[in-house]
Amino acid sequence: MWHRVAVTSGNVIHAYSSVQVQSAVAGALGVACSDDELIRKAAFGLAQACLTELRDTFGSAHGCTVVLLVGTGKNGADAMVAGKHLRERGVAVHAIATGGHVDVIGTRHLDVPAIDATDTAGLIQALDLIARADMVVDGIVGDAMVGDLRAPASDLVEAIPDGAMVVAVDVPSGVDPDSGAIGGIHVRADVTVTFGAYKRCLLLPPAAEVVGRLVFVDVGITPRLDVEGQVQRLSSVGVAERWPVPGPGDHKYSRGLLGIVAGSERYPGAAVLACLGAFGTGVGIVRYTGPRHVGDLILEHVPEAERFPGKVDTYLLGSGVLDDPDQERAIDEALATGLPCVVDAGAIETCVRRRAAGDRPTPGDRILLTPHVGELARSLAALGREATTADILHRPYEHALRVAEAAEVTVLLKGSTTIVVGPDGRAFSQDEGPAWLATAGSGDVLAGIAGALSSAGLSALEVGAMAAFVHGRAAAMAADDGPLRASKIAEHAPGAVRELLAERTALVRPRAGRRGGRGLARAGGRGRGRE
Ligand SMILES: NC(=O)C1=CN([C@@H]2O[C@H](COP(=O)(O)OP(=O)(O)OC[C@H]3O[C@@H](n4cnc5c(N)ncnc54)[C@H](O)[C@@H]3O)[C@@H](O)[C@H]2O)[C@@H](O)CC1
Ligand SMILES: [K+]
Repeated sequence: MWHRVAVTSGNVIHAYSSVQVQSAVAGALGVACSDDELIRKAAFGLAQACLTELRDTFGSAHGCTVVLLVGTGKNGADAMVAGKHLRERGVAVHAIATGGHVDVIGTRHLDVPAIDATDTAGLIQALDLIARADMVVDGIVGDAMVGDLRAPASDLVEAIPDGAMVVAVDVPSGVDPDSGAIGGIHVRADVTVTFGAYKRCLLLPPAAEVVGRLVFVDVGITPRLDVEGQVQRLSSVGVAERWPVPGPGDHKYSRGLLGIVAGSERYPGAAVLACLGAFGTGVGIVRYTGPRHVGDLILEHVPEAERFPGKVDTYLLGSGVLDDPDQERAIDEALATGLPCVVDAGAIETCVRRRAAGDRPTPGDRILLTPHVGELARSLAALGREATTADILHRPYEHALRVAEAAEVTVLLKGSTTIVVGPDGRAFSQDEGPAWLATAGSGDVLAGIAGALSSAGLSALEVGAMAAFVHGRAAAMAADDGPLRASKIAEHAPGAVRELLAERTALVRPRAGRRGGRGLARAGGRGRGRE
């Protein structure tokens, strides 16, 4: 079931297109408030976030030097007004006008003359200031960004030294606010302070990987966004709320029966890892189909598994499968049952071809494909829509959506930010996994986790988001800031689930001071999001 939730509540973040945000702002401006008021609220939150960063890094903000990169629009005005608050706290503030002039609301609040970077002398002075700044605030352009970043803004961004502290205003300049695509030159932020609503690029890769820590500032427009964001992110609370937990009347058959067709001569371990992932996250029964010696290996490592086909609730198909006619037949038969399926690796292309040809016994919200970028490229080729891996990495959401629409499936595209895209374009983006997660067999464990969740009756979109979350959390626990091997992810999966369920208990009996999702914070907000 799809849950309606608050825009900025602790359980789900909703992200909106720039048109949706702009119309919410326009609506608010018409009746509830003025431009000046919105900018003042946004700027106050921005300044608080900057001061926190400066204090955390330098012990005190007093005496630090902050350079504001100020575009011609409201994004620049936010930076200028924040500059006024910073000055009041003893920060040395320099403003650089990247487009020759600055929005009048900005100049009204900050009485520091902005250096004009469109003239040569100004540009030289600006580059020198940037090289020496303790913090650079990127107020060049926000949700009105179009095309590649233009000069001289692009020159200024290129001059930001590696290691300089960068705070982006609303969105990092140089990223496309809706698609999350990144132009050649873009800001890489340590913190992005966003106003009123999350923009899609803050959750969608590749932009999501340059936003740093996200800080949300409530400026009062959320009641005007009375729809769900098409792109969402589950926090730990959101995953905990949805996690299937057995009741006293449950038994192994009611807990979920997962049929697994996986493993091969070359990749026998894939089947073992998938089984471990499924048992590690609470499946009731696993029934395995595949080569005899792979079955032997499974029983050696996972004696809980059964080695005969039988009644199942859900299938996990394809992890480590390679050129085995018996398994191909088993995959075909499974796809024809109309049952929910998690479709991985060696079964993805078959599934895409069959469904694109109209053979779709399972509804698109119950069938989850789990490709990596190369497998998505092959799926697109099978649909006659060639795309290189570079094309996909540039606009992963759009390419995943192409497959989701054409084959009427839900696509989980693996990456350092994992996206799960349904055939109607709704998507989740999860980024819990550490970089160490990119290791052999990690995807097999993910498929097993997804299989377990799918057998508990959840929708493919939720299965994908929750599996990505727990996989990432388990990997972070296993890696402990160092290398990890995939079997360790499965080993830590029960601990990751236990941690989540403890949060769920805390939801029922709230404790003081409990915080929302990792990596997210609120600043300067008054009041709450829509409940
Ligand atoms: N969402 C909200 O609730 C609020 C939004 N506000 C701010 O308002 C911003 C939007 O303001 P505006 O509509 O004035 O627009 P922006 O400030 O985002 O940008 C407008 C300027 O950027 C320039 N620009 C566009 N593409 C460029 C490129 N590729 N290279 C260089 N320059 C480029 C344009 O020429 C234009 O002058 C938001 O991003 C946010 O910072 C806040 O002030 C108040 C509340
Ligand atoms: K910006």
